[in-house]
Amino acid sequence: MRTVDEHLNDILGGVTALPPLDLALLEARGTVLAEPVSAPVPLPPFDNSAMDGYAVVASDVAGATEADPVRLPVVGDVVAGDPAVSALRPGLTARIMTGAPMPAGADAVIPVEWTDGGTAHVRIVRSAPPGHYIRRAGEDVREGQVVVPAGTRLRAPQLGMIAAVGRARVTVRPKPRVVVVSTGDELREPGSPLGHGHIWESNSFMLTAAVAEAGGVGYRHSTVDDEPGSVKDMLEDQLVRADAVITSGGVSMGSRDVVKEALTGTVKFHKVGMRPGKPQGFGLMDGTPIFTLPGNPVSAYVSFQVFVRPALRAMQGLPPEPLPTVKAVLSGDVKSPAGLRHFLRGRLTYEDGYTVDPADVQGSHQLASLASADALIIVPEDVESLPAGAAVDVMRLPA
Ligand SMILES: Nc1nc2c(c(=O)[nH]1)N[C@H]1C(S)=C(S)[C@@H](COP(=O)(O)OP(=O)(O)OC[C@H]3O[C@@H](n4cnc5c(N)ncnc54)[C@H](O)[C@@H]3O)O[C@H]1N2
Ligand code: MOO
Repeated sequence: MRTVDEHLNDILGGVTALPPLDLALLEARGTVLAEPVSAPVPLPPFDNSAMDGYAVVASDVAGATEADPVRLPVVGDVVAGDPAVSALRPGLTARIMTGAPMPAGADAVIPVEWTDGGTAHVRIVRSAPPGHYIRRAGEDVREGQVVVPAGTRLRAPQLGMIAAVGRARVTVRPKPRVVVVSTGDELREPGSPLGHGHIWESNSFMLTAAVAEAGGVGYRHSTVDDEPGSVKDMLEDQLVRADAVITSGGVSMGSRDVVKEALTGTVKFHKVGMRPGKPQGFGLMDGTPIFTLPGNPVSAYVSFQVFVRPALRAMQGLPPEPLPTVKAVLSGDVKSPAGLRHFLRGRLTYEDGYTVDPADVQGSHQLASLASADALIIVPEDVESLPAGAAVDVMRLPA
């Protein structure tokens, strides 16, 4: 038997970051930037107004009050996008809109609310210091500044930032394409009737969704029957479109452990010191990583989070870190098998710190308790029981 860490390290040693790809901005959503993006010009590129109002020479309005307004002639309008180079002499004002370039000579903006809104002449009832409501060139981003570093997942704010520095395309690590397939003669498609001894197939739906939550693109393949030839044929067909393959089922000790039969030699099968998820396999087929996860649904899901998710992160050029982990106080006693790292389903609540409530049932076929969990309580290999009130590490499941 090998440890969880040994198996994870073996997997991480076998996967590499996908080669970078040049994509149009919106196609790059959710991918990971492979090169730093920097600003070719300062942002804003020019001094501009932060308010709709009047560009003035601050000293002209120094004495303005409600009782004694300053009246200035309005010589024109400066709007956002105005290409004309405007200038203002002392004693004059121009209407200016938010984002419009400051006219040369003006050094403050008076918001329209402090005036009578006049178009030929304007009455200004409050003074303002030089620089008032002016957004300076470069005060958001300096010329040459890196605005999004390599290794950043591109979400909405980063895509906005990259567009704002004038880039239409970016070099990214693409989302890993992951084919997900279940094996088992007992499995029936959801939506079809069940005969005796049959169950509806669920792992492939769960794992395909988990791939997407980990930043990949999941392709669900229909269930493969318990024939080693079928598994091999399926893999040969799928490898052309896959950066990785996940199978579920057929890896333990049964007479029909078809994945094991089909892939021995390519994939190495191990017992890993964890519960759930003891029977595991990993290997490379023509250089493509193949994860053979156990068939029990909770085992398959926990295996995905512990082993496959970090590997998919590495393929995206991200650190292969585990799911975010918090310290929490147990609300009830738990028992754990000696020598195995136990991942127990639980629910987290927060009030002056986290409390975690272990699910009442923890069988690896009991999917309902996973569907209502939001966390996995980690009980280390050398701990066999923990009382209510003990502090534990808890992995938060993707929200
Ligand atoms: N003699 C032993 N038996 C078992 C051992 C062992 O060490 N010695 N390990 C047990 C553990 S732990 C696990 S986990 C399972 C793993 O078995 P397999 O990976 O071979 O999976 P199957 O036998 O195909 O299925 C197990 C279980 O899960 C259900 N299943 C499978 N695929 C799906 C799916 N896609 N959707 C829903 N449910 C699925 C299947 O019907 C079985 O009930 O082995 C133990 N046995
Ligand atoms: O390890 Mo199995 O995955 O406990 O049910």
